[in-house]
Amino acid sequence: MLQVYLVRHGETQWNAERRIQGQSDSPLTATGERQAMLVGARVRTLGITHVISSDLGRTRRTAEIIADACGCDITFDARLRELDMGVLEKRHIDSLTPEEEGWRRRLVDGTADGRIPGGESMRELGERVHAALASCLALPAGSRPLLVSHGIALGCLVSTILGLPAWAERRLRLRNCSVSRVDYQESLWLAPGWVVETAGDVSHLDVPALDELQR
Ligand SMILES: O=C(O)[C@H](O)COP(=O)(O)O
Repeated sequence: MLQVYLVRHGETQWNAERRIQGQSDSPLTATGERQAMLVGARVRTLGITHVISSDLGRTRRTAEIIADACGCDITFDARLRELDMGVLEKRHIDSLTPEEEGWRRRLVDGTADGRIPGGESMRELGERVHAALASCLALPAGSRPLLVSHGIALGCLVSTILGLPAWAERRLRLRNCSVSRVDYQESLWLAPGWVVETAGDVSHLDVPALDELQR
């Protein structure tokens, strides 16, 4: 059974400042670097064979630390990037006007095709992250990949595997450097397909991993 580990990147400067990142980028904080080191130590004995990362800077840096711990190469896949949040990227989440807040709400209120101007819909995000996950099925037998991605991207992936709508990602707390795992189950008795083994485990972190909204 193929096991795929899913790791959100370490805390960034804009996570700490409550600014919207999307496909814009900011560097890991010292806490984020420490979280990445701790998640590397957590996964290094799991037999990871491939580290596959979103190509944004914060995931690249996290993936480098994990790949170093696991002794693997990294490949980059733009399909693992965070949701494109268009004109709201780089903005402080507490600074949105009512109109801007309305655009953001359309992403999280169950409107699959809602989008921030210039950005991407949850439906589009779901299609690309599922395509990236499906490509793990083509890896050689015995592979155990680890994907490094983002909060909404991974939340959308896990929610939709569970049969929930993409916006149910809001109901999952995937903190920085949390570990989730999905398996491809081929049992004739159980429904074949992806199954969620673990979501959002942070038991390996000894530094705070606060959700952006809890800061
Ligand atoms: O700010 C964002 O884009 C998201 O809410 C969180 O994205 P991240 O997982 O890339 O920090």
